Amino acid sequence: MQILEQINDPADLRALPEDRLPQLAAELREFIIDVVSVKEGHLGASLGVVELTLALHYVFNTPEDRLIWDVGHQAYGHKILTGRRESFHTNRQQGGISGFPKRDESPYDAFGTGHASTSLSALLGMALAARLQGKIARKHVAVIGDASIAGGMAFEALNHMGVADTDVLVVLNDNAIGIDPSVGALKEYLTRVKAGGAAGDNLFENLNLHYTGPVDGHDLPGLVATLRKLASRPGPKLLHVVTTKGKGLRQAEENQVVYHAPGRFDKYTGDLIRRENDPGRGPKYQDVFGHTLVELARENPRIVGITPAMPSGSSLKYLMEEFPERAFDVGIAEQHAVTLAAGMAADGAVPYCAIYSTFLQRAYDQVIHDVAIQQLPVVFCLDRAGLVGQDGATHHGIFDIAYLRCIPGLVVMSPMDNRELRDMLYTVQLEPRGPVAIRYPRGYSRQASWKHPFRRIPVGKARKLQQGIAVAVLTLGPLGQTIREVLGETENPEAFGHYDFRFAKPLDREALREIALAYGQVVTLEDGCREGGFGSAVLEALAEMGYSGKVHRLGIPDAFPGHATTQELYEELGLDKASLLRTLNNLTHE
Ligand SMILES: Cc1ncc(C[n+]2csc(CCOP(=O)(O)OP(=O)(O)O)c2C)c(N)n1
Ligand SMILES: CC(=O)[C@@H](O)[C@H](O)COP(=O)(O)O
Ligand SMILES: [Mg+2]
Repeated sequence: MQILEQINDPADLRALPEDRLPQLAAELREFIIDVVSVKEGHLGASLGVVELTLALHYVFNTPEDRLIWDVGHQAYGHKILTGRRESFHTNRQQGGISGFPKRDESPYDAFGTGHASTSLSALLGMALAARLQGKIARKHVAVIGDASIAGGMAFEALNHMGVADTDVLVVLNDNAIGIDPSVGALKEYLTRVKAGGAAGDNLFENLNLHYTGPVDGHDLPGLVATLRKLASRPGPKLLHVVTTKGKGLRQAEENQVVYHAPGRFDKYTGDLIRRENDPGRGPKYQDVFGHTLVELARENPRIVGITPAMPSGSSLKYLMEEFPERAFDVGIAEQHAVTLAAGMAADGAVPYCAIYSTFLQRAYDQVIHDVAIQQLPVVFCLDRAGLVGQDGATHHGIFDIAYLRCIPGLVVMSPMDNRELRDMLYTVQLEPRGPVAIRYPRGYSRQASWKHPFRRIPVGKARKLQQGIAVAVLTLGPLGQTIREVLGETENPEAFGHYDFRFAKPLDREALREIALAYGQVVTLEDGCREGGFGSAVLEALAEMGYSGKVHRLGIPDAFPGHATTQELYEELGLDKASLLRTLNNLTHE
């Protein structure tokens, strides 16, 4: 690391003779591999843009010139070169630096990202703001991937950029893959451009952006020369750069889906380091969803599956393998995914639309306008609901209960365990009448044996798991399992009743009336935001019933949780086993 250890910010980089850059690229790549092999994180994307990252900071005067990384999972090299080399070993760890660009972490992180396709709008916004302030020398650059540029927002921004007369440079980093292989007509168009087959009729030129490319994104001298030329050219421009995701680590190049975020691996061989298999552990929730959907689809020909660019992450890939004509990867296009589902439901299909909770936020109007108002039977399968851990604030799926339960006619449910998830997936296709959302968490479920015969779950009905005399604990979702363990350890176990509510909407008012009569205190617990969530629904209903006991709402407080393991975050928020035990014991002392 002879050169890298001397680079404390991009000014040091810019002082280097250009012929030292290839050596620096090798060191940067090795450094990323060293740290990510142990600390985990997004590997492939950052390895692919090492040369591009160096060239951009070499040519542009960052941070005065603005540089935005779309999604931001590829920005590790950027972080290391912009003053965070020494702290990079804390990447994504509790109290450490974020895995994504963050404005309050560094002046070089011009815009916070995490969700895809936002960079071009932000870039144009900055360029327009600079023009209004007379800062005409400032340059504006965004790096966006081939999958992210297909997102609707990116197209909205390109549409504006082409007529906005600002000095913006869009660097299209084309590695032909997102997390899974890129899809769609745009991907096919870019493939033709790279093969030299679409030369005379360039899409971006037709949108008034000066187009350059395709250029080799690993050729440092070539990149520097091209960027220098473009830096002095006014107006909106697009540079089409071709890179290899995972560049420099054989396995990461050969198995790009797995090495997008591979977990721990051997830094010399690249081999994955598998965690010890916990014999008491069940499958991932996403796999319970994926395999159950295949079972249901075999019996019910109306079932179809939709994913916006996450076939592996959501495990919709199992349906794609068995019924390719009934499963659709639409790319990074959550809004389209939801309205596509609405269209299918309008004409007789039963679409299971698998979207991470955090990414459904982008399609909120589609959920209301296209699905709910028309009462179309779309099944929203909200994976990664609750805290997701090290991806942090941009990715926690903690708002869905609050933002969905206010929509008329939309059923919102959350299984306590993998068997309940299976039964919910089964129940919703029996008599599909309107929209439903089933939210379930990231990671592993607990029960190793989960493939029982399907059982119908009564819609809007809670389940009593334990009768008590003083405090009723009402849970929604998998934290119900934690509470079951905690209740067995309380000082006064017979004091507590436990109800797995299953539904945030419709709320089981009959059960609530019985609870109100039987208990002097009610505790609600959810892995979602406390303001407006399940606890708020219970509080509203109890208030309407004139309940005079105390209601304690436990959930994610009114702040964005950061990045750390999910367990560490639960501890920070008082939702881990020990904290919950303390909280419940204290209630019986009151
Ligand atoms: C709105 C949204 N949907 C989905 C994702 C999940 N996601 C993160 S990276 C990624 C693929 C990005 O591919 P690309 O833009 O080509 O960048 P690359 O990883 O190839 O560098 C996806 C789908 C996201 N971050 N945001
Ligand atoms: C950058 C991004 O948005 C994805 O790569 C995300 O980190 C995937 O999350 P999971 O690991 O939960 O699939
Ligand atoms: Mg890509």
